Amino acid sequence: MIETIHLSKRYGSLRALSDLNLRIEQGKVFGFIGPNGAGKTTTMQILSTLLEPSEGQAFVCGYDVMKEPADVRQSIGYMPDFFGVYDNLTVREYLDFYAGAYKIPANKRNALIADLLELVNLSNKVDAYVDSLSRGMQQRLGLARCLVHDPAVLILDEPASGLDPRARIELREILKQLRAMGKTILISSHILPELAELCDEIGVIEQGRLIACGALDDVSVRARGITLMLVRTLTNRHQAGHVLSQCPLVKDLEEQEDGFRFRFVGGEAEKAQLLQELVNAGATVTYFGESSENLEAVFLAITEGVGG
Ligand SMILES: Nc1ncnc2c1ncn2[C@@H]1O[C@H](COP(=O)(O)OP(=O)(O)OP(=O)(O)O)[C@@H](O)[C@H]1O
Repeated sequence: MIETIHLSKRYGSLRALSDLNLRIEQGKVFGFIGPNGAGKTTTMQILSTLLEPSEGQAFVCGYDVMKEPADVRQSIGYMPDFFGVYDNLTVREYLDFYAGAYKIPANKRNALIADLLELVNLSNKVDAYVDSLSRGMQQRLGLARCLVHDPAVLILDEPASGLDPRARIELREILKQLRAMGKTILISSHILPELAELCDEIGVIEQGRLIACGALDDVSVRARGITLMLVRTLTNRHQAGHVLSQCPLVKDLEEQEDGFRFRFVGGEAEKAQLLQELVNAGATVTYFGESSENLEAVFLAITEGVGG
């Protein structure tokens, strides 16, 4: 559905993108992760036909971005990381304008706009002025705008940036619906956990190079040795501490108020064994699993040392 072959982009002497090879199958949600300046926007702009690559090729829905840009544009909905909304337009007028740009017949637009607003939970804002909407609502409206021509592919550049936690959750729920509708989605973020739940695959990009790519678990395994674990006990905490401190696979053990944190360098079987030992020692374990910081740690471990 999306494919890049040896894609590169130079801005003068700066290599913003180097030899990027990506393949995203139909119906997949692909998370593009990397710090600021890594090359995510550059890639997305090339795929959206807004920027020409210096070398290599890119295809969307089988169309070549350089040779068949009109077909590519018809196939994608692109949401840039920053987009302006026009003043003095209501939500309805805004979407009607874009529907017109995509040549949707006037007699079909009202029903289309109603459907789109329902999808992005903005039905009650149809007559509100777009510049009066909150940032989260504007992002959802931007998503609705991307969908007016029912594209097969969505390219979303940091859609969650600047949103508060509730707005992020709302956005994520809508993206899940779009995934269920069979859309292929390329979504970028510099925060891995934000994408983890949503994505079938991730690609980690740093300084214009793809440094890890695949299912999240596979990418995490490659960064093995950095599973951050958390263990909580109700009673007999001391026994738990003893077992953990004696286990050679437990590294950097720290006792904190809410439990024990450590890096676990073994596999799943060893993990199960450790839990068994904790229980055998009389610790009443209430939580045994990855710590919520694990995904951040994976990301840091993958990107560590790149270009350093
Ligand atoms: N028009 C331009 N002219 C010169 N350099 C540019 C231009 N656009 C981007 N760059 C540079 O190319 C590199 C990649 O930028 P890009 O915007 O693709 O990164 P990004 O991963 O999207 O980062 P961000 O999260 O900050 O948007 C950066 O070093 C950036 O400064």
